[in-house]
Amino acid sequence: MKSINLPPSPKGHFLFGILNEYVRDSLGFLTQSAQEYGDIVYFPGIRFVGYKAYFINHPDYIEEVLATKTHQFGKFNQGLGIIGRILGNGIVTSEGDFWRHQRRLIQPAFHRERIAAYGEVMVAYTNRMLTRWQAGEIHDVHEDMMRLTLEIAAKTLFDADMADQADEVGQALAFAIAYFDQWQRNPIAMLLPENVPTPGNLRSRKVIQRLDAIAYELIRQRRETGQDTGDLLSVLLHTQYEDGSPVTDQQVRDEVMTILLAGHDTTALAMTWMLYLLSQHPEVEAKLVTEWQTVLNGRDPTFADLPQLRYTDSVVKEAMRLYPPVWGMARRANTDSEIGGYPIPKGSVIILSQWVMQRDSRYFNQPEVFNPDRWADGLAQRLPTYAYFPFGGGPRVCIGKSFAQMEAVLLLATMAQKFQFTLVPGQKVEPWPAFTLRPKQGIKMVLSERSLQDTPVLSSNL
Ligand code: HEM
Repeated sequence: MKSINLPPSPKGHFLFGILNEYVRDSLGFLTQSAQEYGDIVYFPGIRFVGYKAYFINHPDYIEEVLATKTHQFGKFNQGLGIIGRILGNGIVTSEGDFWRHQRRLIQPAFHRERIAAYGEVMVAYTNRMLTRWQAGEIHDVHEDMMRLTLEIAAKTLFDADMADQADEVGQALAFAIAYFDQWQRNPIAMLLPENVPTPGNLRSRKVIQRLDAIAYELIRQRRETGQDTGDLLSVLLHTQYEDGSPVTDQQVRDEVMTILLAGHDTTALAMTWMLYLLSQHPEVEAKLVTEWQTVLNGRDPTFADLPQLRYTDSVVKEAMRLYPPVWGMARRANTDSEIGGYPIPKGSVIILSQWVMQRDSRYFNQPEVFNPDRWADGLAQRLPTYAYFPFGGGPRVCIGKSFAQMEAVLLLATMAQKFQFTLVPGQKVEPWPAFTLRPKQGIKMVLSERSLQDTPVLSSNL
């Protein structure tokens, strides 16, 4: 067999490669591999069935893979299991000309002027949630944020009020993510065809059927009215391909599901981790309150306030640095290629991790410390672009990046002007790197009403 020049590598098990270590503690294992072996690491996979996998930890290499050599590196969609069936052939998983067409079609829904109008819905829906909240209650804020961001994505993009279905969709997606995680960590389950009637496969089928029914009902209702309301659902339903054929209901379903999943789970997690970090950092919270008193003076935030809410924006950035909702990504080498002087054979998998890169001390001083002020003096401009990439990059950069950044600022300023969040004593907080970075035991908080007048205004450099 021809041997190739491999980057440094952990030894791995003779049969299972690095699988056990990866499964036991993915974040710890990746962090340690980067520290021990450097900017490019080879991971021996499962013998005979595993892919050749390369883990890259340098912003320049990440830029090559995501942005400059995109013809050489495509999406890696294998092993998505139940998540793949939810996403179908939507914009997250599709490739080539078809993906380009769908991206062009969907992009206008995320243009600046459209996003400005979504701001009002975001604040109104948050207030609707707050009217149900009472001081003294204990809430799992992850659950609350999942529900809220789902309702916001459905209303803004598909003009649908999902208040009645949000719990059901939320539970279905929560099951899918937990099941995916279990399945992905079990090579035997992964080798079993999905039509084998195991309890997990049967439940998955039911979950997908329910999600399909909800999406198809949304499509049916809109087709029935025949209205073109100008939202993304209308755009999808009224489009024709170049040969004159309409977009099929199945394709509309795939895009609707993809955008609902990609658009609400990630933002909910960004909010959840941010609320957790604030509960641990009263000094940051006090500075936020000062900014809100100065800029908003007790009223709700709007799109027009965003340029003034600079510290709030830094808090969002810093929370996503430490707890990136998308904690890692993978690409596949479409051709023989090269990274950092090492040959990368066609078919190899390239792994990149926001969790590891964004905690790298070469780019972030005291990387483990939550310090929003690090962003105050133009750090974002000084950093290599791919030292901080919570939204990915290159042509497949998150289509909802501006939507999500605005949503995070508006939701935080709306909620935390009215309520304060205190972590329930004894609550364990553990990041769980499933499909996205989740709090393993949820984040339970005691709510208390905030009176802005009572909060001392810090003399700060805001
Ligand atoms: C904090 C919130 C969010 C984070 C951290 C995030 C992160 C990401 C990342 C890392 C990617 C790139 C994946 C890859 O290249 O493999 C991505 C893609 C995508 N995101 Fe987001 N996202 C967020 C919010 C949203 C929102 C609000 C929407 C829509 C409403 C959205 C829709 C999408 C879509 C459709 C793609 C696929 C784009 C393509 O492949 O062309 N995301 N997101």
